[in-house]
Amino acid sequence: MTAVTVRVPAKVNVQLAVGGLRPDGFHDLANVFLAVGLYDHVTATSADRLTITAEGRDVAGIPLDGTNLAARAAVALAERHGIAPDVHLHIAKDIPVAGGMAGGSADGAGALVACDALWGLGTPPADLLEIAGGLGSDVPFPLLGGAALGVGRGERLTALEVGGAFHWVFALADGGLSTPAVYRECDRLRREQGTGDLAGEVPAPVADPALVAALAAGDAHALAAVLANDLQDAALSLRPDLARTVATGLGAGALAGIVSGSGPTVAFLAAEEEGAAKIAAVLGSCARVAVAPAPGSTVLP
Ligand SMILES: C[C@](O)(CO)[C@H](O)COP(=O)(O)OP(=O)(O)OC[C@H]1O[C@@H](n2ccc(N)nc2=O)[C@H](O)[C@@H]1O
Ligand SMILES: Nc1ncnc2c1ncn2[C@@H]1O[C@H](COP(=O)(O)OP(=O)(O)OP(=O)(O)O)[C@@H](O)[C@H]1O
Repeated sequence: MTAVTVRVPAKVNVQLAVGGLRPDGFHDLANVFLAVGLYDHVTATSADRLTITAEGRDVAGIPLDGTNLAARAAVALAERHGIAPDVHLHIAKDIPVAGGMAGGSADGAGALVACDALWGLGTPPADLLEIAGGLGSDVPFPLLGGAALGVGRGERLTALEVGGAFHWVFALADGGLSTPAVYRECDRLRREQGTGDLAGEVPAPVADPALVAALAAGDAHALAAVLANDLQDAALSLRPDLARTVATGLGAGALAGIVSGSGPTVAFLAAEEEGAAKIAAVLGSCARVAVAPAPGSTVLP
């Protein structure tokens, strides 16, 4: 085989419960991921050294050196097998960059699967998940797709049942938000509110049983009622203009609107396909419609 292309999905966090700041600089999470049908494609081609190229929306914002998550994934997989990471990686990007939809993490997951197939390694899925967790908290989930609860930093996954299709509209924002900056702002707001921000001061995050049940039932109205993101206030504090976007989507008939992960993308849940189309029309050119659940990283024929 000389080239392998893998399709990888974006995510929205339907619940993101954030615990206190840990001594290692991370936060314990109860992170309910849902994969949505917006995709990047990662192609791995035989080469005599590691190189990387990218095309598509916002690619000026991503590094084309060894710090790219796809390149780091190729190196980590090669190290695990004691081989050289000689590969050309090409990323065709459709997932917004620095938008809170884990685009870089998806590319990391895609590169793991593409290199594993190109190099004929047959790495067990559990090992791929472990390598992915070492690359970043969001990297394991796009391997699985569907829906999953992530605990620890968000990297330890348990798959969740999804009983039907959910119709989403994503309002993409100009510019990105830095994930560490949003977590820092969350801690700052907690200190300002006097609740404390450290692990031990903040209640341990837990998955909401009503949210897990709404996913399993495929019930958009029930899911809309319990969507929750503990990073939302922090993202709105750094980007106050997002409040207007939320209001516009709700005014257009969305069942609920929520900042996606660390933002600044805002995710709207619609009752059905027609409702999503109407919300997208009102939001205008920043809107992208997508259906969930989407499958995880898939090698294309
Ligand atoms: C906001 C989310 O996208 C929700 O899924 C993720 O929690 C972010 O995951 P990610 O981008 O893969 O983040 P990582 O690369 O693991 O960590 C980047 C930085 O985000 C912060 N971070 C991340 C995950 C976590 N559980 N606690 C944190 O405080 C830390 O400052 C960390 O240094
Ligand atoms: N393959 C990649 N694609 C996009 N960004 C990458 C990639 N590799 C490294 N990065 C870096 O990661 C940063 C975050 O990009 P990304 O698109 O993953 O953000 P995000 O969707 O907000 O992430 P998350 O939702 O996981 O917090 C970018 O600013 C970029 O510098």
